[in-house]
Amino acid sequence: MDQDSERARFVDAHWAKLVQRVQMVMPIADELQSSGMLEWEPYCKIRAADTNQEKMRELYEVLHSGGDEVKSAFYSSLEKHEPSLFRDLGSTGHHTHSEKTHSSEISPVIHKYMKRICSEYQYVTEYNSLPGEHVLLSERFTQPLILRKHRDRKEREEEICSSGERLQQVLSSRSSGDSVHLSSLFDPDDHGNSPSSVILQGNSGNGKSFTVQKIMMDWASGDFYKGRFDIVFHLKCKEINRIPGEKSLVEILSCSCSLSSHEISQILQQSPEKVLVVIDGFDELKLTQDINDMSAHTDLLQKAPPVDTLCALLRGRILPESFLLVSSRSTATDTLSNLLKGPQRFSEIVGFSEKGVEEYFQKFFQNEELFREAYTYVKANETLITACSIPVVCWIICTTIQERFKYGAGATSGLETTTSIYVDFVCTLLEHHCQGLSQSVPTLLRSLGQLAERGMQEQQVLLDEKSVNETISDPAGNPFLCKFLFKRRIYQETMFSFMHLSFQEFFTALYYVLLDEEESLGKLTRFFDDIFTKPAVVQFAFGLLNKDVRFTLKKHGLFIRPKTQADLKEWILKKIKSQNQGCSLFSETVLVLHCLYELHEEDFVKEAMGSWKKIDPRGKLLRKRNIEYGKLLRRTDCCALLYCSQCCQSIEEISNLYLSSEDLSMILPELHKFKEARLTIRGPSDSDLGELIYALARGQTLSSQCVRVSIYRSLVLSINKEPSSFCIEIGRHPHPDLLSFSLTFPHSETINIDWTRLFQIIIHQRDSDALLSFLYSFSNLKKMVMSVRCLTEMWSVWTLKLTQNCPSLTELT
Ligand SMILES: Nc1ncnc2c1ncn2[C@@H]1O[C@H](COP(=O)(O)OP(=O)(O)OP(=O)(O)O)[C@@H](O)[C@H]1O
Repeated sequence: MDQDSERARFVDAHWAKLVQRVQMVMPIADELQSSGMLEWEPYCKIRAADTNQEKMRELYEVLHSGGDEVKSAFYSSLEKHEPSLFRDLGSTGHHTHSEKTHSSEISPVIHKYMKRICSEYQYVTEYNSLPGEHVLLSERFTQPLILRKHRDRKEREEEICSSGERLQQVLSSRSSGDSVHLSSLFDPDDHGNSPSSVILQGNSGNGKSFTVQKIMMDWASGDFYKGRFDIVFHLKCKEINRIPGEKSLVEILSCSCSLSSHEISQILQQSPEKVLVVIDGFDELKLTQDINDMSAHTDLLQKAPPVDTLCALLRGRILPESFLLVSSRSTATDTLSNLLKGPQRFSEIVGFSEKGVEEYFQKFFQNEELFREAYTYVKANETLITACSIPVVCWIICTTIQERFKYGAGATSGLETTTSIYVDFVCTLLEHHCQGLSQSVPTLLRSLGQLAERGMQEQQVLLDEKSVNETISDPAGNPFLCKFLFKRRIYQETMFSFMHLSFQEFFTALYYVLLDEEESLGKLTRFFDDIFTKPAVVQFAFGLLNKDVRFTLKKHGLFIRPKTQADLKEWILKKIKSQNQGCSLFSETVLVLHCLYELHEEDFVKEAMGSWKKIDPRGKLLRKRNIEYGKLLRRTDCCALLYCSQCCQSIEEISNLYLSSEDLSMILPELHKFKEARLTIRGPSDSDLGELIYALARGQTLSSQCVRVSIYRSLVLSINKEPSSFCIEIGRHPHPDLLSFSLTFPHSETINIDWTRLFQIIIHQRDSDALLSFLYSFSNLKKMVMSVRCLTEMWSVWTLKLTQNCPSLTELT
C-alpha cells in the first residue's frame, strides 16, 4: 500500500475518535485551503459550524469526496497540529523521525519505571477499603468535564445557582459541548504554541488526584504523550511538606519514585525538554516564607528546604526546559500562577457532566439492573443529582446505595436522606481532604455556617473577601470554599463561594440548628416565616435532626439541643394545622412532606401525618386565586409522600394531587391507606388504571374509601364508599356518546374484573357493542347509572339487553 492510501486508511479507521477529539480544526482547514485541497465554499461551511465536532463532520464531506490524496494531506496537518492526539492514535507504519528515535532510545531504566508505575497506579484504594482491598482505576475512572475558560462573575453565579437540567445546559454552553481531554492538556493553541506549565484547578473532591493518577497510568501504559515526554514524575505536595532537612530536586524526585538519584540525574540531564513533572495539591504546600524571598537556586543537585526546591522548579529556575502540570484548589490558584513559569495554561476540572454521572454509576455497579435502579432514583432528586457533579459525592451515594442492595433493600426503600449525604460529604472532606486544620472542627463548621447565613440573608452566593476574612480564619485552607478572581475594570476582584448554592443552604441550616438557646428560637422562627425563599434550608434543618445524623455530628463535637428539636417539630405541627384549615400552598404542602422525609423519624412522622386531616397541595387559597393549578408532583415529592404514607396505618384525605403515570405506580402500594383520595393522573395507560383499581381493591380500607381520579382532561373515575361503586365520567373526547357511567358491585367482585380491558374499551376502542358484551360478564353488577348524549335506538336496545342478561341488576338509571 502506498503512503497516501495507508494514511487514508488511518483517517478512516480513526474517524469516530477524530470527530470527538480534534480541537484544531480551523488551523487544519486553513492549511488544506491554502494548499488547494479545500474549496472556498466547504471551507466557509466548516468555519460557520458551531462546534469542533460539527466542523469535523463538514470536513469529512471534503475528505470523502477528495479521496486518498486529500486524506493524506489532512493526515500531515493532523500530525502537525494535534501531535498528542496523533500519537495516541498510534499513527501509520510510516513513523516520524522523532517517534523512531524515541522508541529506540527509551532506556531499560525508564521501561522498568513505567512498568512499576503501571503496577502501582492501576489500583485505587477507596476511603472505606479494608487492608488489601482496592478497585481497578480503569474500572472506576470517569472522564470529568475539564474547561479551559475563566468564567466571569455572572457566569459563576449562574453555575452556583443552577441545578438539575439547567446546570447541565449551563455547563454545556460553557464548553460548547466539548471537554478538554486529558491527552490534550499540552496541545498547541490556535497560534500553534504549547504551554510550559498547565494549571489544573478543581474544588476539593472534584478528582484532581484521581486525574493525576490516570495521567500517570496512561503515560506509563503508552496511551498518552508517547514520544512527547520520555519520563513523567509525580510529586505530591503533602508528602513534600513531610520531607525533612534539605534536599535537591533529584533527591526529592527519588523519594517519590522507584528510581535512584543517579538514574534520575542522568535522565534529567539527557533530555530535560522531554520531562513532565506532575505536581498534585499545590494548595497543600506549606509555604513557610514569602515566595519571592525563597532562594532561587538553579542546580538539579543543589540542596535546599524541599519546599524551596519545589518552588525553584515551579518558577523554572531548575529544569527550565521541562513541562509542569500542577493541580490546585481554586483557593491557591492565584499564588500558584504568580509562581509558575510561563507560558502557562489554565484548565479547570468542573466535575462530572450528567453523562459522566451516568457513566460513573454504570462503572460503579457493573450490573445493569442495579445501576438503573440507583441512577433512576438519584436522577429524580434534583438536589442529589446536582451534587453528583462532584465526583466524591457520586462515590458516597453509590457506596450508600450499594450497601442497601447488599442487605436486600431497593435503592428507594429508605435510602439515606439528602441531608445525610451532605453530612457524609462534609465528614469525608474533613477526614480525608484536610491537612492539619488550624481550628477545631466545630469552630470551622460554625464559622462556615455563619458565613453561609450571612450570604443567604443578603441573597448572595458570591461572597466578598472582607466578609470571608471576618468570619473564616484560614479561607485558603478551607476545603468547602472556592475562590474566584474576576476582572473589574483595571483591577482584579477576589470573591469566595460555597461549591454550590445547596452547600450554602446546608451550612446555613447547620448554623441555625447549632445556635444556642436564646438566639435559636428567634432566628429560626423569623427565618422559617420566610420559608418560601429558602425551602432547602428548612429541609436541611429537619434532616439535621435525624437521629443518625445527630450521632455523626456528635462525633465531630456538634450537638443539637433537645429544645431546638422540639421547637422545629412544633413548628411543623403548626404548619400542618394551618393546612387543615385550608391555608395551603402547593410548595408548602410539598415542603412539609420533605421535612418529614428528611427527619426520617417514624414515630414523629406517624404523629404528624395522623394530625394532617387533609393533604391538599391546592388548598383554599389557591383555588381562589387559581394559581399553581395542575402542578405535577415531582418524582422526589412522590418519594417523600411514599415514605410518609409508609409510616402510617391510615390517612384521612389527599386531594388535588397531580401525578404522572410513573409516579402513580410509585405511590400505588400505599394509596389504599387514604380514606379519601382525589388524584389527577396525566397520561395513564389502560393498565395503569387497571393496576390502580386492583391496588385499591386489595387494600383493606377500600370499603370506607372514596377515590376520585381524573385522567387528565378526559375521564374522571371515582370509587365511593360501600357498596363499592365505580363511577366513570367521560370527559371531553373519549367516547362519542357516553357522558358518564357508574357501576356498583359488592366489594368482593372488584378484584375479579378485568379493569384494564374495561378502560381499553371505554377510552380507546369506544365501541358500545364491546362495552355491552363486557358488562354481560359481570355476574354481580348491582346498579348502573349511565348518561348518554342522546338516547338513540341503539342505546335503548342495549340497556334492555343488559337488564335481561344481568339478573343481579336492581337499579338502572
Ligand atoms: N474522574 C473520576 N472518576 C471516578 N471517580 C472519581 C474521579 N474523580 C474523583 N473521583 C472520586 O472522588 C474522590 C476524590 O477525588 P480526589 O481525591 O481526586 O479529589 P481532589 O480534587 O484531589 O481533592 P482535594 O483537593 O481535596 O485533594 C476519589 O477518591 C474518587 O472516589
